Amino acid sequence: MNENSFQVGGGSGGAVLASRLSEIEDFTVLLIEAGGVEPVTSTIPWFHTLLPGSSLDWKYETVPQKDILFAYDNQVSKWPRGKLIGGTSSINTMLYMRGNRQDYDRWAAEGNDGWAYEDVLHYFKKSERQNDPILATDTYHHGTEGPLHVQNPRFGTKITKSFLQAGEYLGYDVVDSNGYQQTGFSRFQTTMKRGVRWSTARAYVRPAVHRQNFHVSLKSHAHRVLFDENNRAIGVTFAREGKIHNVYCRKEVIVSGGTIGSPQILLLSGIGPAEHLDKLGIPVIADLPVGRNLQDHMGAFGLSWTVRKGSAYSLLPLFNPLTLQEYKRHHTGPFAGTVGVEANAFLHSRYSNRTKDWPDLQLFFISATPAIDGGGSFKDYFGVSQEAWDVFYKPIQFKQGFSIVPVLLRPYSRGYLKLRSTNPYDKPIIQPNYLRDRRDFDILMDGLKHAVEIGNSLPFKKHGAKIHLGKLPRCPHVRPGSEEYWTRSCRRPELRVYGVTGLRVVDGSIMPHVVSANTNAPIIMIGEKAADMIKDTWLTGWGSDFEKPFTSKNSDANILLNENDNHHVYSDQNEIF
Ligand SMILES: Cc1cc2nc3c(=O)[nH]c(=O)nc-3n(C[C@H](O)[C@H](O)[C@H](O)COP(=O)(O)OP(=O)(O)OC[C@H]3O[C@@H](n4cnc5c(N)ncnc54)[C@H](O)[C@@H]3O)c2cc1C
Repeated sequence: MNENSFQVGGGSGGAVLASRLSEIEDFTVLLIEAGGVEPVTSTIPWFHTLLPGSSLDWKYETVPQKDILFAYDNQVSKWPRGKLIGGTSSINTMLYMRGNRQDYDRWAAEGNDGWAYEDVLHYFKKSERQNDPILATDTYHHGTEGPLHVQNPRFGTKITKSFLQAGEYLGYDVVDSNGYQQTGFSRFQTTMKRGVRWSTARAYVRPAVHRQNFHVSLKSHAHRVLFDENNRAIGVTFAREGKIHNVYCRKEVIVSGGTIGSPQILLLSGIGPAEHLDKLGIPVIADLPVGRNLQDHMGAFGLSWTVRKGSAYSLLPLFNPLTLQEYKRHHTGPFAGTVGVEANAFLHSRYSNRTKDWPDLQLFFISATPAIDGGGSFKDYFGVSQEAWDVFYKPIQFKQGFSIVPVLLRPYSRGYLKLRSTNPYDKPIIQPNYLRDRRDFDILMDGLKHAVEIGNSLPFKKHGAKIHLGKLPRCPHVRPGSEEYWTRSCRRPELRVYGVTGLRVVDGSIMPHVVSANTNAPIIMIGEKAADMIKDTWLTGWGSDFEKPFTSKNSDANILLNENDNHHVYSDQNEIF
């Protein structure tokens, strides 16, 4: 095998990076992924609500939250994360969002050179294949040649139009929130290609996996990064099929385990707060605040309206065999939709500076209530307690309706992640400290007021919209949304980890501040940009000082890195439908 081997673990960020690096024939890339291939259910958009909590999910949860989340089992919030190739991009809701120009300008202003909006826009466009003919004409903001298909969903409900009309009625613009102006109302675009989920596995890994220099090892759980005596990252220890393997690389180790996986791997490798590592008996390689400064977009669920039959999302067509036929033949119909998650608004709370187009609230519009399936998958998805279900949701079960969910775009509260033990299979302790900072509470409450104003507005009256003000035990309907964002201050602008060499992190956890929107597309952008940075390092000879002679006789790489094994492990022949 070629001596130049990079090793990454990968989902949204990692899959992009690995695929792009393998474009260079002289690089050999090993992608180590704990999960397996994408099953058919992951490719059909409708199933996205059933994937969290399934065997494709790491099933993380927070520690119980003090004084909030009373509607949720044990006051914990579920944190689903994809455990399969493509990572969370293979189980998420597929909404295509980039965040705000000012998010990136703030990153740059804080010393992260090369990460301003004008710098990263190129990488958003490089990844994007915009399928909407009108948006595609905005070539300043949109790309049409990238591997990531972005399309308008092929299925939606009538009532979403009323949401956009409500926006206009209240004086807002209907916008392309990934274009010139974020503030306003818009329908979601999705990462789909002709009604099929377009994860980073499909967009980036499958088209590249035939390359002789690209190796993917699935069902391979990375335990830790290996360092030499000079604190240079030289390899990775991982387990596959019950066997432990050590693989060594000559250039760089890149950790892309996501916002929980990456800090866990770093901590297990001895990179983290010394006092935490000392307690667990892990030798400290670099004393860095890994796992500190956790941020999460928190959302307030529970605001729902019932409407007359026929306006909003209905589960009935799903019981008709013709619906599945339609999807199989044409990739259209309810199975091609996002189960009512159809539009959103980016708005300013009264605490936000309205002279800037940098809203602090995102309001999701869902053309269904969480009670639509009578306590089936939605209750489990959100982790709603039986008590809260009976008191609050049961009175509207099976009824058609809609929900508006305000989400904090730039939370002030900070939490942390710690190891529970030195066992790489033990889930880490996740403490997001939701609403610990009073400002988050105030902004979210303002978001609820916006939501009520929108849902009660004239355009919804024609559907007979009636707000559901059910009782809830103790605290009201505040709960976290399911997206997470970590930041750690130990990364440099080139994504290298301070205090060691040969190690970078490329995933959602490198964001110095979480962006003001959903994070999949921004993390794909990070993967694209990281690939160029790493190519630059090695192709211009800058990295040669760090290059390490490849010690093939100590490495288990040969076990994994042969052509047959690679094709056995992950194949692009494996087509859906
Ligand atoms: C339910 C849900 C819905 C969402 N919906 C949207 C949406 O609609 N739009 C949007 O923009 N964002 C959405 N997000 C967020 C977005 O999808 C994620 O932020 C993004 O995919 C994370 O990318 P990542 O590269 O940081 O991590 P991931 O994509 O999670 O990748 C991490 C990868 O590393 C692997 N890994 C972890 N630990 C190890 C280990 N020890 N060994 C080997 N491999 C390991 C994992 O299996 C995974 O494949 C959603 C998130 C969730 C949970």
